[in-house]
Amino acid sequence: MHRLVLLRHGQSVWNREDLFTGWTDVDLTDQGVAETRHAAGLLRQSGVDFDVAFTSVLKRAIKTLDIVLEDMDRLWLPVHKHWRLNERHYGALQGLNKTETAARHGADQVFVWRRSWDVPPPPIEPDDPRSAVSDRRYAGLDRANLPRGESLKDTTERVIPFWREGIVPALRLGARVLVAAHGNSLRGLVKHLDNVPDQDIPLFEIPTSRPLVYELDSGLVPMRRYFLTDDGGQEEITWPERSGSAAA
Ligand SMILES: O=C(O)[C@@H](CO)OP(=O)(O)O
Repeated sequence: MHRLVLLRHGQSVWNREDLFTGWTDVDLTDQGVAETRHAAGLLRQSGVDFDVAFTSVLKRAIKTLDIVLEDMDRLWLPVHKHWRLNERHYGALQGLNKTETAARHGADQVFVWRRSWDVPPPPIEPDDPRSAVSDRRYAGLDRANLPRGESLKDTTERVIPFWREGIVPALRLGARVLVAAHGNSLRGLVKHLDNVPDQDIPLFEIPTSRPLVYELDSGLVPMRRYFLTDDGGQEEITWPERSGSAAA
């Protein structure tokens, strides 16, 4: 059996302030740190251990991972950071207040931007100071391919190559893997792992700092998946019956 744990970062400053965040590199709040320490305790308590970890290039996920590794006395583990695990790029919405945007554009439109499968947000202009174009951490990327605003489908499509080329090889070697990332990049992974229909995955909520444990068979097909709950229990996730399941 292969084990994989997916962990959304703890509450960020912009989660607390109800702002569209995306690729904006905001920090954790004190509550985000505390809930991440709690998650580390749950992982320790449940006997889960890791051999390698993956995260994005955004500090809310990196710090979440560091807190977990520190609390588990595993700061020495190899950690791989990759932009493909970043949050969905929220385009021109980044930095706007979600409630105010709903008041301006309508709740239905904001729901489509936030929870549709393939509708991207309005794009950010390359000369916008919020754009990733001048951010040194993306200097190695072809500027033309830098996201200017992604749908969940776009995010999923750029996460999967990293799953295949970065994470799957580690799992196949027998490593126990921790992925600390973001609500929408993790939705993309869950969709791929469990072959979740397009219309269902946007509504799958992954709470901040709530470990999501996958038990995979030798073909990396999920056998079980569950959240670790606050009382140290397991909350099974079941999807409606469908034919076929996505393997690696
Ligand atoms: O703002 C964001 O980047 C994300 C995650 O916080 O928000 P949403 O839940 O709308 O996808």
